[in-house]
Amino acid sequence: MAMKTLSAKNAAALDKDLMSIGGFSLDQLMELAGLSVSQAVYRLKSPIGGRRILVVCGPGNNGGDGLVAARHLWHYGYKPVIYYPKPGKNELYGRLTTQLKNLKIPFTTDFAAALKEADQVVDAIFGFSFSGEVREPFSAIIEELQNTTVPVTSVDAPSSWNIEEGPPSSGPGSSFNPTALVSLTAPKPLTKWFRGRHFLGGRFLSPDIAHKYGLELPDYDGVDQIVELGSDGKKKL
Ligand SMILES: NC(=O)C1=CN([C@@H]2O[C@H](COP(=O)(O)OP(=O)(O)OC[C@H]3O[C@@H](n4cnc5c(N)ncnc54)[C@H](O)[C@@H]3O)[C@@H](O)[C@H]2O)[C@H](O)CC1
Ligand SMILES: [K+]
Repeated sequence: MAMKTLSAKNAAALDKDLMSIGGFSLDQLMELAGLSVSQAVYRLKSPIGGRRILVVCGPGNNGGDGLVAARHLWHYGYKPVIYYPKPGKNELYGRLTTQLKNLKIPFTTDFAAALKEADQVVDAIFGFSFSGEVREPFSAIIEELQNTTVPVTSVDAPSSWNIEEGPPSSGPGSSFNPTALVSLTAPKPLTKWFRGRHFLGGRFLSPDIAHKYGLELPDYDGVDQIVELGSDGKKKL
């Protein structure tokens, strides 16, 4: 039986539960989410295989996960470059940005040039709160991501995809199928349309919250913050 997925509405409710009854702060959850993404990138290609990583960040918490991932990737020996055209207003994003600037990680305004130089891309534009059609400046970016041959790892959702219904039927994102996806907490319904390497991350779920949402998630190994899933949604052996 395929793994039960988490609708956009339940993903937001579960997030709230983690921060109320679960006792977590947003900083903690984002740190673990970003750490998971960094481990997936490392699993796909070590810094020896390709050092230059373009991290594209959106205005919400999905973008925050990208900022955290970039910091960990720098510590692993990668050379991240950040494209963050609509920085989030929250002070948390400000602190994450300061942490990256202190490591002299560059922020670029020239997406096309940065993409040409990149060995890999992290798509941290939109996650489970995305809805409707992509608005500028991100529609042009999604067009470039769907046409590039550079491998793309998407955080929680391929940006532009509807969380329940998958890729849009036309326009930006309609032929976007990233190389890898890191589903956070639990896979969302859109994973039905995803064909690349699939990881689960966000190793912070307690058994009681998992039970509340009917989630039966695979075990993580050792100190891993990710577990790779097969097309049946089960742990890949
Ligand atoms: N428990 C967990 O799994 C955790 C997951 N995390 C990550 O948080 C995101 C969800 O974050 P949220 O802030 O709710 O929203 P998004 O980042 O998905 O996007 C909101 C952002 O995007 C804008 N927007 C929405 N639709 C459009 C559109 N059509 N065009 C342009 N812009 C759009 C909206 O205005 C907002 O600004 C989840 O997926 C995980 O990645 C947490 O980090 C930790 C816990
Ligand atoms: K994303």
